[in-house]
Amino acid sequence: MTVPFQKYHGTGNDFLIIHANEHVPNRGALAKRECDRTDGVGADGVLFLALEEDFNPPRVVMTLFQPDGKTAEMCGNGARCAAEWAMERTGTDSVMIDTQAGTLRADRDGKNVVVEMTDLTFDPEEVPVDADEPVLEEEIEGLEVSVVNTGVTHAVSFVDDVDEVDLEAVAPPVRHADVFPEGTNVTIASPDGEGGFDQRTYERGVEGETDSCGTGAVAIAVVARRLGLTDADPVDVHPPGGDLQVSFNERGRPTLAGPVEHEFDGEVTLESPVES
Ligand SMILES: N[C@@H](CCC[C@H](N)C(=O)O)C(=O)O
Repeated sequence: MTVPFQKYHGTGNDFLIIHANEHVPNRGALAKRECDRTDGVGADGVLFLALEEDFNPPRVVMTLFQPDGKTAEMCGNGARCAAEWAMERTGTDSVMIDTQAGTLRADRDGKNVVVEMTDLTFDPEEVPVDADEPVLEEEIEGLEVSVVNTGVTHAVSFVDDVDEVDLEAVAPPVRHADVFPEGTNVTIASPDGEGGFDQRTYERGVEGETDSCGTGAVAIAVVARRLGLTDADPVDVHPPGGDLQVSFNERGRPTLAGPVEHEFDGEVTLESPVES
């Protein structure tokens, strides 16, 4: 038995999209298998999307399964891909996206898909991080980090040059540090000289570096503003896979803008009626 998928990427952060109406008995097992870049289709995650077309704007319920088979509450680039998928199907330029971290509005703006992100927090209890005060420029496992939740947790470190950092060596101890009860993504940034930042992110759930991370780009912008490292608006963020812009709207919420590509469509096999 097979189920159809569509493959999208947002600045290199790539996802299989499967309609939530498809009967997939074990979504985690499918994500583990098909995200594998050697034996599966290869992706940073699988988005299961339910489309509710009767609303104006249409609504999409988004659930992200990561390559480790677990869900994540939020994904900035995933939300932009989900928005493009829903806009293509409904012929609209705006959609609402329901995530575990809250409801987001997404709009098409020329070649970009722009998502208004969830409320962000430095509050240790909500991040979550085991600390009494917000963690700002503190050393965790040898890396000076500031910790924020932009839908998911990010430990953000500003360095002179992101390309000089051995991320696969530096990030895992921080990602698994005891102070993070649910783990963390690890994002490093260096100034681009024009108020923006180069970005690299080691993602929880992928357990490796991805070509782009939307919540990570937003984390860089909000931490940089809080530390007085930039007053640019938008803040241009350059992950390896493209260019993102983070702005702050009239409600004080960050927006994330960038291109989305529909790569190809295909089918994946359900290995058995009940996957283990
Ligand atoms: N790539 C995503 C973030 C996905 C979730 C993350 N790996 C986590 O487990 O917190 C993005 O674009 O934001």
